[in-house]
Amino acid sequence: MAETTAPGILAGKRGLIMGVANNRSIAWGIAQAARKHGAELALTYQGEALKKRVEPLAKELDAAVVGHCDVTDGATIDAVFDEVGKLWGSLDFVVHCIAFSDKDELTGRYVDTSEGNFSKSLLISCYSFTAIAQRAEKLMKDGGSLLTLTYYGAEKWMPHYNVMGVAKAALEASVRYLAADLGPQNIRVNAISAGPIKTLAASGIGDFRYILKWNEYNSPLRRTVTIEEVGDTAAYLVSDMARGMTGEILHVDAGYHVVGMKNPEAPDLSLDKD
Ligand SMILES: NC(=O)c1ccc[n+]([C@@H]2O[C@H](COP(=O)([O-])OP(=O)(O)OC[C@H]3O[C@@H](n4cnc5c(N)ncnc54)[C@H](O)[C@@H]3O)[C@@H](O)[C@H]2O)c1
Repeated sequence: MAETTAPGILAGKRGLIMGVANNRSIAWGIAQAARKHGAELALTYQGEALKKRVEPLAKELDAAVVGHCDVTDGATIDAVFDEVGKLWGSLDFVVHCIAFSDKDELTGRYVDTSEGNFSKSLLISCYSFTAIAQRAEKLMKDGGSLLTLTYYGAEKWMPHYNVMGVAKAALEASVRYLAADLGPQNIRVNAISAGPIKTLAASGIGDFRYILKWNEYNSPLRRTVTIEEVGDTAAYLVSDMARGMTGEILHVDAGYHVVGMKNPEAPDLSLDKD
């Protein structure tokens, strides 16, 4: 019988992962999985404080650190892509795990959103993916793959998600528009809609522990998901295994998005304040 060799599904691929803040970040779960499946990686960081966290993590994966990127400053996005160009000359995939909203507006009512925070949240959480696609396209001469992270709050009302729900809905629409624009160059554009996971960004959302418990009791798999699970799906989506997929929003949420009503067997939950 012929011996099977199993090179990783990302062997020979080079990818830029944006949005690692610490070892609980979804971007870190994706970086670990991409490396495990054979990719060569580069990471960015946002500001000096995160640089200190990202550098040792990058080392664990033999990944390059290609600099500071604050997506509100286009020059820093240019600098990062210049660095990637110098390092590799081309790029196979980019993973965008970046979102922000003022914590004070991730509680209470959406109707009270301020104009300033609306603009800032949409700029960082939605437009940045398009800004990154513009730069990535130039390095993806032989095609490539762009991936972003979204949440079910884009599709349905979720408590306290507020302006982030609106930003994620716009992000999901931009996945479709970018997929159509970049498809002819064989650049695929997809998103993962992840279930709730306790990360730095998530800790800014009001009553997050309640949301986690609710998902655990009511999702078909009766649990929440991990950054490793999101990571494995991301590795698949940016690999040639998913070469026929673009414009897709794939749910990695233990099935929660198919549920229409509380599981009758789930205990009643009371608000447990953080
Ligand atoms: N944690 C969840 O429950 C969950 C669920 C679904 C989707 N997501 C999405 O996953 C992505 C990653 O978030 P996470 O939960 O891993 O949290 P995280 O706090 O670990 O990551 C958020 C990242 O966004 C970066 N960021 C924020 N503003 C930025 C800016 N101006 N310029 C550059 N980078 C900036 C931060 O530096 C950080 O690395 C986000 O898009 C988030 O909305 C999270």
